[in-house]
Amino acid sequence: MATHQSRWRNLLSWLNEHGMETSETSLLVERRLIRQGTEYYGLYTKKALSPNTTLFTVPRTALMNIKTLSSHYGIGAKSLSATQLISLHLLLHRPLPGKESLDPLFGPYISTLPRDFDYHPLSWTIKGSMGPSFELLPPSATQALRDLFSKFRSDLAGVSSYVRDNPRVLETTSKTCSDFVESSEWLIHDYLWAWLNVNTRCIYYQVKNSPADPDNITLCPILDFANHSSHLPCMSPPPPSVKRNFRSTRCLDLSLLSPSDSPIDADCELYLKYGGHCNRVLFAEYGFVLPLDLIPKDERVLEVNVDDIVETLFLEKGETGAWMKDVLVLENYWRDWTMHYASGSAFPSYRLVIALRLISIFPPGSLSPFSKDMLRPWKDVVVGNSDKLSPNLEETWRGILQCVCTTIVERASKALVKSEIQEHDSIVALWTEEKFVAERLSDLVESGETL
Ligand SMILES: C[S@@+](CC[C@H](N)C(=O)[O-])C[C@H]1O[C@@H](n2cnc3c(N)ncnc32)[C@H](O)[C@@H]1O
Repeated sequence: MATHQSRWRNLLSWLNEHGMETSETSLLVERRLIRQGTEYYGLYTKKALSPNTTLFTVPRTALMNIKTLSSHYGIGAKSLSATQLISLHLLLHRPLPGKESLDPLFGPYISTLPRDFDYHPLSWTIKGSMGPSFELLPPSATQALRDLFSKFRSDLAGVSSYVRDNPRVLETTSKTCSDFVESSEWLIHDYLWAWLNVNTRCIYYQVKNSPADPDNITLCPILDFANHSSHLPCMSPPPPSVKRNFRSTRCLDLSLLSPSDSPIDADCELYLKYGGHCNRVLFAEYGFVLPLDLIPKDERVLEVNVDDIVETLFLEKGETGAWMKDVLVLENYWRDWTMHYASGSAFPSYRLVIALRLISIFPPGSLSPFSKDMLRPWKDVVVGNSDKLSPNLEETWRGILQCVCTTIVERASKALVKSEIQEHDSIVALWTEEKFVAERLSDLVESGETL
């Protein structure tokens, strides 16, 4: 059976065949096991480096993305998103337990991927018999997992239907079309493995003309052993030297530089910043959290989603609430209401203020015949004709915001004293983040600060 070390060596030989310089002396980084007995690795420096040193350059042909996979899947694959195509490729070439991937294209790379994702909350959702009870989670985290689960199901549906229409892609595998029934346990579990590899390991990489195209993602060997940090010095790609024209330029090799702000010693972990994510997102998407006390206060980027609490406020307004919901849906302000903490201060999102301003205008009960007229000052704020509602109404929505904060603090405080929650550091971190943000915001409202 191949060991962790031989898989790493096989990966380096394969990258070398793609033209990458990987000799012992030329490669400045290596992966190291962080926790013995787990599959938890990180990327480490092999020697001291000055800022902005090029750490490695992975040839474009060794990247797994729609550019490098499409030609192997034929014209029908155009209907698949990048996530679907990459996860289909991993699914078809998943190594058997303890064995190597037999994929002639990316086998040595696929063999270095994590062998299971039992630590990930999406696995708890799908496999049912593992992980803590979902009742222990903040409602915002449960909703984030539900949303992730729907994306997973819809990607699985697209991939299964593609395979049934294009059985040729199964020729080099032991699978048949009849394995691609969406209710099949094999398919769900293997696709989960493939999909979580894509979701937790892909990085942004431009393959399409439009920089914002969601298909601009790739798996990248070596780089994908880098863990996330929100506040420590991180690696970064080199700045673009010339404006790229996608019609005339092919995709580029992928280089990474050491942190720009400080030199780095030998044997230090190299981090990437996956994005300015709050713990709810890190937990649902990547399966880990950053304990708040690790991050200095003024470097914390925190967020609470308050959709469930604010939706209840609309529900409580009866017929008027249902009408207000339609107004917000029409204006694209329904849900995704959040409170934040960044640069050492708390604030509500603009979307949340817009929703609370609307609630502040209308009393509960049946719809007033003057609703449209009453809506006008709110509309004026939405389109930018005025900054605020009347002083009275401004006071009213701040009062509602204060109540929302109180609800969050109370339910987080209750959750945090439960003994079952103490057993799960990640769940403690989720509730602690919600409580921290709501307390800071509540203090600001109470002291009359402008929000
Ligand atoms: C791109 S991979 C990083 C390499 C990964 N640790 C490995 O062993 O292959 C992303 C995954 O690493 C883990 N991870 C990344 N940053 C982390 C951190 N700061 N703390 C704990 N786990 C982290 C999470 O499981 C995440 O889904």
